[in-house]
Amino acid sequence: MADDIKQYLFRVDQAEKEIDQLKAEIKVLQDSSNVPDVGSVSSAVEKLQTENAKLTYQLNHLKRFLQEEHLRERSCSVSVQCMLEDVFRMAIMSAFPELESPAVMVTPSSKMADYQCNSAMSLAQLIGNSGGKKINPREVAQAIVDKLPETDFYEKRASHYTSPGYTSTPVLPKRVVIDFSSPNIAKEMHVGHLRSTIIGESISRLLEWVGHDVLRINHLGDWGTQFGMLIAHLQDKFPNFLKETPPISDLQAFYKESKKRFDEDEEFKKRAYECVVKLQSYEPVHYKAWQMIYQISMNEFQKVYDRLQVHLVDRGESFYQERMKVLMKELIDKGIAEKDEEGRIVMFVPGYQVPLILVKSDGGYTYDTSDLACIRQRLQEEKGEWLIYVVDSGQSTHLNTIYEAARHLGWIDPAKHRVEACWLRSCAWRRQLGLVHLSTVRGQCLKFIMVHPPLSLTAQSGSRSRDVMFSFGRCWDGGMWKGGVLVKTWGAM
Ligand SMILES: NC(=[NH2+])NCCC[C@H](N)C(=O)O
Repeated sequence: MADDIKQYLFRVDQAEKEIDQLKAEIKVLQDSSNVPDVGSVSSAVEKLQTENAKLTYQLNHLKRFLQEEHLRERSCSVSVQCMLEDVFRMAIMSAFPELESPAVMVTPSSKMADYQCNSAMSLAQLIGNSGGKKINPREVAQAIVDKLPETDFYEKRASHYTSPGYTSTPVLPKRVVIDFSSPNIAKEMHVGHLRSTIIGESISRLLEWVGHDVLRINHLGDWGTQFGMLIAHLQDKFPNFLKETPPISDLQAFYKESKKRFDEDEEFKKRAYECVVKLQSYEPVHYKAWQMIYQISMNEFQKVYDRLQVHLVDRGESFYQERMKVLMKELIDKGIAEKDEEGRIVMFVPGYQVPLILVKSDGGYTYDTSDLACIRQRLQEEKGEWLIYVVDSGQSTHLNTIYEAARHLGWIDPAKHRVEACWLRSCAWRRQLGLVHLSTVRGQCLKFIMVHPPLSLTAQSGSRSRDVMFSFGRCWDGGMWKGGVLVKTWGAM
């Protein structure tokens, strides 16, 4: 028993000593101005203090970084929400100048809009409480909406269907018809078409992403005079073509052969013209020949589309044949299109000196005719509200005349339709690439097309593409190829 008591007393004594020691440590810790002497606190506490100092430093560093990041984000307006907050702040301040720093609340919206401003309710209360005249949230919302600047980027309205006080900014989905890629049958798809394909597809994906309904159209050149000479040449070279599919893998060479005959042989030329007329009236043998040529080209184009994962609705000039007939009858009946002294049927468009040539003297339709029928189809049948053409700027006069004609004919309603082109600048591009020149200088088009080092399309043999790259010695941005980049790029191909 006595031993036990001794034992307890000893332990109490120990505990009291420990308590004193801890009390002293606590005192040191509580007194922040007191720099602890080494040894006055336990090494564990010392460690914790160092750790704490480090963490505090890191925390401050992170806070500063976050602040800078936030400022940077606002200054370059990468966030739609931030941008809208600024727009709403200006509108609120201008609608209620008496309020000092009003609260602006913009949030993504779930219904009928992409974003909404929720400030109307609290502003109405604020105005009421600060002794101003009573105003209900809906009136506040309308007052804000009235002050929002007009822009194409949003549709504004004070909401009548969500809870009162909401001001919605919906991005209303539009029916977009976009024309891109659009190469020509029996010719090579060249770098200009590739560029249109990539840019057109990028625009389409962006528009789809913000909620528009996008129809991608491949306006193939598939109905011109050249088909007359191609068909005539096909009949001569492969008389058995209806029974046996002709082995034309190189359509480009076949095209050149027929063009040579067309230019040199009057008899052949006459036959070629007859073939066009027969094709355009859907005479079965001629139509079958056309389908064959069409398919050979499409198989080649498809390789490019597969590689880029682009899916277009193929709707070439031939699609508009019947519509061109109907349109021409209408324009002639209404006296809008007239015969000129050369026997062609033309249409003058206000503001443009050169008329649209709609029917040639031999009775054939033209690029103008198909585009005029086409724009009408996109507006009236497709119900396109936003038409976009991604084409080479070399076509600007042609397409601008078509747009103006469509306005003049009353097909475009400026309040409802948006029609525009994304002009691709041909000259600068050619100079940068050199490759387009090569195709014209040597009279043939390269199957291998180089646009940007990481993005290459191949069909040409590797050594040929390397030679081309060396001979031009130019990079996509106009700079010289650096050895490493060249070899790497060529290797990747
Ligand atoms: N609707 C249009 N005209 N689109 C552009 C067509 C481009 C034409 N096929 C070309 O290669 O030059």
